[in-house]
Amino acid sequence: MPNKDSPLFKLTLDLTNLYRSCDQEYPFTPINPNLGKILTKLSTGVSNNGRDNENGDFIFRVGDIIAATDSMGNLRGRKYEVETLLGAGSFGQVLRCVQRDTYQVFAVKVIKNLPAYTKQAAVENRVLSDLLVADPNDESHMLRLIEQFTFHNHFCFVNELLGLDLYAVLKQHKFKGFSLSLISKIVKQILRALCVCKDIGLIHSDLKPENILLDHCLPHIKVIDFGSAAYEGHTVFTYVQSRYYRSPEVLLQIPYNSCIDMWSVGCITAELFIGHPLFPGCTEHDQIDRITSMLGALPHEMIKIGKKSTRFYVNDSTKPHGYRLSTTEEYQARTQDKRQPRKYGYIQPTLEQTIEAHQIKHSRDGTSLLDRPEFQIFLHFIKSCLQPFPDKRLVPHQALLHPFITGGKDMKELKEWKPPLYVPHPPYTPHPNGRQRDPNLSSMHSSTLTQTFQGSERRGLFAGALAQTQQSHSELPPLSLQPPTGFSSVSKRPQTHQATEREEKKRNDERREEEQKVEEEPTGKRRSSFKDFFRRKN
Ligand SMILES: Nc1ncnc2c1ncn2[C@@H]1O[C@H](COP(=O)(O)OP(=O)(O)OP(=O)(O)O)[C@@H](O)[C@H]1O
Repeated sequence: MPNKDSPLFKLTLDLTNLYRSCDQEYPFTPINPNLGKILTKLSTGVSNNGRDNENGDFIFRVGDIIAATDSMGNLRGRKYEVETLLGAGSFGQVLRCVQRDTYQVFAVKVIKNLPAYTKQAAVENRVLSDLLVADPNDESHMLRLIEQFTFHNHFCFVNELLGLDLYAVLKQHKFKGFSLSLISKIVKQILRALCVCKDIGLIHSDLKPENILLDHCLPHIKVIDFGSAAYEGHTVFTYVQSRYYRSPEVLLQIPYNSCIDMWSVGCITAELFIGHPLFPGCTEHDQIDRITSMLGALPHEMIKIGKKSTRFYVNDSTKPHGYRLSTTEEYQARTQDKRQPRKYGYIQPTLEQTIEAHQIKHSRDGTSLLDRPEFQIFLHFIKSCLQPFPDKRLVPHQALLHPFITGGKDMKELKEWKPPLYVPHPPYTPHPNGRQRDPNLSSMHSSTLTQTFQGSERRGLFAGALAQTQQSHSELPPLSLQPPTGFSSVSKRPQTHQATEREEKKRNDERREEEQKVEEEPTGKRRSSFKDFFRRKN
């Protein structure tokens, strides 16, 4: 975050306020040549008195005013003038708006006017409000909520305005990836955000480069999009996380906790170096295939209790546990999912080789530096996050003390490093009306912000989660890898909110995959991403 008192900040980002502090009457109202231009993709009004399109999105034009509306539709409270569209996601639209009185700019997220989305927005609201309490001084690199209200039946969040997402930044760098020191700084901030989440028992559930936005400039970042977030023990959806960043327990459908976010951190850390996703699976089967090819088979205990294991594994008496991962052909025959996995040149059989190949490609003299301590520390960090068994993954508080994050430089330090004992906080119970919090929470939080680590041994971690797993083990029927009857492909599932979300995530994944394809084709013309399409247009 740049110094807000510096001349650079005052004369650039804060110029409007500077002028106004010199002259209160200064009429700083730049003429917008796009005034009246439609920003929403489908612009035919079909509901909500012609205000909403068929997707339930409000049809916005440049210059529209967003504000709280009363039952008569009159505007109340602070008014936000629409400047441009920043992004359109599965839950609605995000608009860059200028506040009429102060001329400050904000990102206003306007949720679709559909019951399921409004319900999920209430969860997002609770999460963002909880985060404000948990992090009153804005130290945890998480998006700040300014206010929320309802505008013509659309739930709106006024958030601080951030910059490009990390995927867009990687793209600007031609997918060459970042240096280890820059990655360390970025990941440290993500971990700080996850520490606060962990302290209040929150699972982000959709960590990916697109949901990490620049806070003015690199390396400053903030984590956004709590639209899929849930509290531990209160998880509603079994289908969470974008596929490339999806953890084994979610893939297999095992009860999950905040450890799923650390899996995503491992994937993101590797991606920031190699410039491309580490596990770019085109289907969930392909995703598991890629994970197991690189990291080894998933633990038998997990496969045994996974509700979806029978989709991906088939009986095979020649194997130690009597089953194996099905081949692509077997999976396709069972699911009618004909998407064909692709080979990506940048991915090598092992994590070490993938990192090494990228490092050699971008070195001046083509020598491998993999033996260097900094690379060994980097690899160790990624592997500590990409532990298939959730309980073995680092928790964010431990990860913050890993030599990769603390700037360790020698092998001795790495060899001697053990994750410090993490003492979990009592489980957080979300308040039924969603506005108040556990009165003990602030003290719990402040104790963790000072990082209360005791001893150096790692014992008793997630005793609760483990007990849950062990209990599920004992209740388990013997493993039967027969495909369940009536097994249906994704497209046949009912169109619930979850299904819509799933479709959207699928579309996002496919969009990235398409781009990946273009990036890999030397002569191919680059296709724009969905988000870029809107950015360019506006
Ligand atoms: N505070 C912000 N500042 C700047 N841009 C933002 C901000 N919040 C969101 N955006 C932009 O809007 C896009 C969509 O926002 P967000 O991820 O919160 O919505 P979503 O509907 O949950 O999206 P998705 O379906 O991709 O998960 C982001 O990818 C980002 O480009």
